[in-house]
Amino acid sequence: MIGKLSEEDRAVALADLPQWTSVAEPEGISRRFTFIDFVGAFGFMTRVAILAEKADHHPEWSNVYNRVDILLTTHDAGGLSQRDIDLAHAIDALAD
Ligand SMILES: C[C@H](O)[C@H](O)[C@H]1CNC2=NC(N)=NC(=O)C2=N1
Repeated sequence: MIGKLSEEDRAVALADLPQWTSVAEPEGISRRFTFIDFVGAFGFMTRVAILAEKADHHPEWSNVYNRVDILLTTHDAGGLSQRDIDLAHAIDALAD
């Protein structure tokens, strides 16, 4: 099973993810994505869902019209793990 990142590894990893914000509860990272409309938002979610299923690592997320809020946390570890960092980079590559 994958473990939580140490404080130091977490800080190093987050320096490379400037658009993601630390969340205390559940411990993880979050980012808001905004699109022109619902179709843009849902298309993005479809692409993230395929990534997430391939990685066997799944976001906590919500969608309201053109907005998608994503929280990444590792349930098995009870906090932030390398899997969250890897998925955040993959999501950024899709979005930006
Ligand atoms: C059995 C399966 O591998 C696990 O339940 C996976 C699936 N997706 C997951 N996603 C997330 N975000 N955290 C997990 O701990 C997790 N565990």
